[in-house]
This record gives sequence, C-alpha cells and structure tokens, in this order.
Amino acid sequence: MPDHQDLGHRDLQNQPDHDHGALSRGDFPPEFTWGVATSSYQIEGATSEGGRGPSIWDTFSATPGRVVDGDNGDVAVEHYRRYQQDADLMAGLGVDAYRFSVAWPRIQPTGSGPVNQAGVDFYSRLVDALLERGITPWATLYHWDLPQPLEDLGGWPSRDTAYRFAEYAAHVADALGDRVKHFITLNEPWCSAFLGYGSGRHAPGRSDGAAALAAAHHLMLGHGLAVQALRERVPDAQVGITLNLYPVTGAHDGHGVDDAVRRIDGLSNRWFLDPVLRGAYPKDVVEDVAHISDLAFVADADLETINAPLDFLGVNYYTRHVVAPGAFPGTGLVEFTDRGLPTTAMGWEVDADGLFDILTRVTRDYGDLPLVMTENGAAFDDEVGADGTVHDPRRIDFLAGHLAAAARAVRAGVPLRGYFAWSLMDNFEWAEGYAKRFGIVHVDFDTQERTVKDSGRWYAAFLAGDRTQY
Ligand SMILES: OC[C@H]1NNC[C@@H](O)[C@@H]1O
Repeated sequence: MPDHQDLGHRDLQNQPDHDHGALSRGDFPPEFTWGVATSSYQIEGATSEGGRGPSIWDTFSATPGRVVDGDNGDVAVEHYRRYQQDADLMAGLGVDAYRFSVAWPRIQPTGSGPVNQAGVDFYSRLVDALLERGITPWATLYHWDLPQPLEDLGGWPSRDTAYRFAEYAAHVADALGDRVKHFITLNEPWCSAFLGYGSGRHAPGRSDGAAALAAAHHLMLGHGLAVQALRERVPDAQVGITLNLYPVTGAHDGHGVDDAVRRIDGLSNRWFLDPVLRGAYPKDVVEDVAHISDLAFVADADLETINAPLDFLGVNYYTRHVVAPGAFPGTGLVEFTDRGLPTTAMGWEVDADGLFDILTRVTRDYGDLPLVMTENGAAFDDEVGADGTVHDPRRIDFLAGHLAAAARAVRAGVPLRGYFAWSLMDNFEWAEGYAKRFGIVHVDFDTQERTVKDSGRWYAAFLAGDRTQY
C-alpha cells in the first residue's frame, strides 16, 4: 500500500521557461513508461456483438443533433475484431504499454448481475495479445460508456451507481487481475459529470447543475469503492485515477480576474483533486456552488472512502484555461478567452508550458504521489498523400514540445513515471464524431486501413532512443 506523505508546499527547482534543444527518452528516468492510449467506445465498434449491452453513448449518439454528422461508435475503427493488427501496430511503434478501457456494457450488459463471458473473453484475448508482444496492459475501468439500464435507474446522480461500479470493478479484477497490474478507475470524472449532466454536451445529455454535482460525487465514491475492490483482489496492482487538469491563467491583471481564476481552478481541478487526494471538498468552491446544491448527497464516511490511497495520479493535459471576469463582475460569471497562441483542430491553444505548470502545481500542492501523463496529444486535419504517407508536422511539434516540458518537470523534481500519447489511432471523438483526428496512426474510416503518420514514426524513433529537436 502506498504511503506517500503529503509534503505540502515543495520548493520545486525553478527552470528556464524555454530550453529548446535536443531531447531523447534518455532525458527521462530509465524505468519511465512510454505508451499510447485509447478507449473502448471510441475504437471498438461491434456495439451489438459479443453480448454487449447498450451504453449511454449508444443512446446519445443515436439522438439527432447530439454528435457531428450523426456519427456514432457502432463501427468506430473495428478494434473489437482488429485488435491483433492493432497490437502489431503498437509493437511496431515500440511502446512499453497500452492504456485501453474496458467497456462496462461488455462485462455486465445491464450494468449489474453476472458477467457476460464473451465480453470477458474479448479483454482476456486483448491482454494476452499485448503480453505476447511485450506490451504492458494498463486498464481503465470507466471511460464514459455507462450501461444504459443504469442511466435509466438514475445514472451517476444516483448513489446506487457507485455501488454497481464497485461490483463491476470486482468482476474485472477477477477476470484480468492475474495479468493486468495497472488499473485506472475513472477517466476524467469532470467530463462524465459536468459535460454529461451539467452542460449536456456529452452523454447522457442532461443539463442540471445539481445532478452534475451529485454525479461528480458518486463517480468519486465509485472510485474509492473500486480501489477497495481492486486492492482486495489484486494486491500487487498499481491503482490510480485519471483527471483532466488545466493550469488556469488570468487574461489580464485587472479587477476580479483573481477570483475568476480561483473559481475555474476550483471547479476544473480542485473539486476532484481535493476529495481524491485530501479527503475533503474545497471550502471556497462549496460556497461557490451553494446556490446550486447543498451537497446533501454527501454521507459521513464518503470522503474517507474517496480518499483511498493511490499508487499514482493519471493526468490528462491538452491546454490551459485563460479566464477573465464575466460581463457582470461579482456575479461569479467567468468568460474563457485565449492568448492568441496557435490552436489545434479542437480550437485548443497549443501551450506546452501549461504541462510544466500543471505537473509542478500538483506536486507542489498535493505532495509526491507519482504522476503519469495518461493522455497528451492533438487533433489536426490530416490527410493521406498520393504517396500513401501522412505528413503531420504540427503534431510532431506538439508532442516534442510537450515532452520537453515533461522533461523540464522531471528535472524540477516532479515524480513523473510515464507518458501515454493520445491517441494510438484516429477514432470517435465524442460529440465531434470522426471529424477530429488525434491519432499518431491515420485510419481511413471507410476502408479501416491504418497508416502510421509521420508523428507515429517520430514517436517510434524517439522511443528507440533517437534524439529529436524541438
Ligand atoms: O479530447 C481528446 C481526449 N480527451 N480525453 C478523453 C478522450 O476520450 C478524448 O478523446
């Protein structure tokens, strides 16, 4: 069991803002884990095969107007049947590890009850395919595909869903724990709760602030209960959670900007970091949300359960939040703005310094718990050229710049233990459908042909020890 002491504020060595130059995997600790990441609904397809039940994303993407071009994950990139080919792709890239997610509706089609053996068998085959190629499996238990029948019973705003999640975690541990020793309980509970139940931009598409706060709590409660289930069944496992975290910067230094930064840092980062790593909700944010919810859903022992000791914190980093007080200062309204930096196809500013800032902040404020970059990458509009190659220099620049920032964080004292590029291959980008390509491997969605992009070749060379400029 981990025994990380919270060192409180640490004086991390200051580093120059930009140290352009050469970079190689030798700039990271020798035991550093290098991988690629995906998730079940985004790549598997075969949504009605192998006994799989419907998820909230099947329902959401079938609802007109919810997903660009009416796209859905029914076919995706056919990973369910092409997993051997995809494992070969990963071996060709030279990755140490592969972060995938287990689809709850494949394991328990209704979200509870006995396991669906065909679903268990698929992930067992996938794990064996990885191990045969010397690739370490990292399994995310929940990457947003909640079984629809559980949503029909109340979804994450309902406390019972947390208990169903712990039961599901136990089934996965029993099925895969003999070979899988790295588990991530949840991917980005902020998205599941606030996009799924707050803004409605993600499944199940509800817009109810109080429900979103209840969902966030029960996701974190499910996390804590799942950690217990994993520890009991796989005592030698490394267990963590993945949070999408953002450095938050004021657009200017005028009146009200500090409060805008505090509010957004609170709701984006501390609302999850504090319960999971400190066992308490941040008091200032509790006040910020008091007009939405009195948090009556919090039971006495919940925060102790949520604050389960972890072996690592997964950090997903894509960009920084730049904020300013809204049109009516003092009302708590905040506007998101930018700094005029180049953006990715998602409209997210490319800001590698933000990676350094968030990693050093987490270590400074939350102690020396090992960190793993469980996602980092960029969407750009890639095309296969007449010669069959995919030139994506901006993605190479993005990856090189962010790896340099990660190396800077390591030199500053951040206990960074791994990096997973998002994503292995182009896939279903949620409400954006297939219009946004994050892969280092291109997929022709009509033919399913995979083509390693220049960025995939670059990553493979980097992993092979080549030095790269950035
Ligand atoms: O938006 C890019 C990625 N962000 N984190 C969660 C993943 O499922 C997304 O594809």
